Amino acid sequence: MGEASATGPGGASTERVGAAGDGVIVTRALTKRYRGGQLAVDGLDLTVPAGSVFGFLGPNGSGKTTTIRMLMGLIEPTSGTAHVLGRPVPRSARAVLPRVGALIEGPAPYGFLSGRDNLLRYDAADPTADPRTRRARVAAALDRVGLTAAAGKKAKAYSLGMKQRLGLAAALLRPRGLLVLDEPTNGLDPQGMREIRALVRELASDGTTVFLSSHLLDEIEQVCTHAAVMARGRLVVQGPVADLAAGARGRLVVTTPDPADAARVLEEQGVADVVVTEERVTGELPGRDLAEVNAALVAAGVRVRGFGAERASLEDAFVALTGEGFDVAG
Ligand SMILES: Nc1ncnc2c1ncn2[C@@H]1O[C@H](COP(=O)(O)OP(=O)(O)OP(=O)(O)O)[C@@H](O)[C@H]1O
Repeated sequence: MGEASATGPGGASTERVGAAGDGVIVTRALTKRYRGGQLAVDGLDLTVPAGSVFGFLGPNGSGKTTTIRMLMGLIEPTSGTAHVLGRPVPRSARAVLPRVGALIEGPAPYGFLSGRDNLLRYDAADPTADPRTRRARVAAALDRVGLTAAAGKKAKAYSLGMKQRLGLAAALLRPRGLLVLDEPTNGLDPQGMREIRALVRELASDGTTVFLSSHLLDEIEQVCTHAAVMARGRLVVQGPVADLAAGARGRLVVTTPDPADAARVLEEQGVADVVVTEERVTGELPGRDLAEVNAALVAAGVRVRGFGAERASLEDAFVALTGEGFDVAG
């Protein structure tokens, strides 16, 4: 897929629609160096397939927000290109952004207005929105995010999860080709997180492409079909989530009330990278028959309660690819 657009002589745009290929978001060598010299995004080549729920994963400070701000035309890249829904940004941001629903900063509804009145007001600020169908549009959006029953309550009485849903409802007031959600579950309690994740899955099930950033590996595994992993401004890997995790080997896991003995025996058996966490001892899967390793544990008097190979997680893939832990504290 070629570089996407060109400006003809005299500044006439010879932009080719769809030149960015099938991706809903496509970046090529996208780079942002801030004025202070910080290289926040370094040569990013991202392709977000149509219809995917795409997780944009990385520890704090890895460049996710900077990338999203470039995609939304909020800041200029230092170099490289970005296309959203087939159009170059920031150049065509005004044309493309009405088709993008975004939840970028935390939700900030007017607390003294009800959820419904917040949406009515928001819709009224859109000059292209037909006032005659406003109420129906707002009711449909409230219904979509499960806020119909609470629609008459003042937003200041909403939980953070409800405010987040209200933000999503605002993003859903008009048809969207793409939803961009920056850390949509940040600050929510486990119940709120579950609700937002279920909602994202539901939104995606009718074909809307969803691009969501997160620093939570398990969130990406639960919600996303595809993911890209960032570390220090660079893309580490991208692809279908199932393939990413499969690229890393699983680990041997032994559950036992005798972890110290188990760790010693595993090391004697040639198991590398043995890690003890309370009653769980894990290590790299050895290249030999696991039955022999298990027999050696039992022969040494280790009381084995659980023994097996655990499927590799995205976290294992990240560690294998970067040689670093996935430190969410950044
Ligand atoms: N306006 C700015 N000026 C200078 N440096 C910045 C600016 N914004 C971000 N940075 C730096 O760029 C790097 C990437 O930051 P960015 O916010 O994009 O990361 P992130 O992955 O979104 O992290 P977080 O989840 O904490 O927002 C960091 O080192 C950050 O300190």
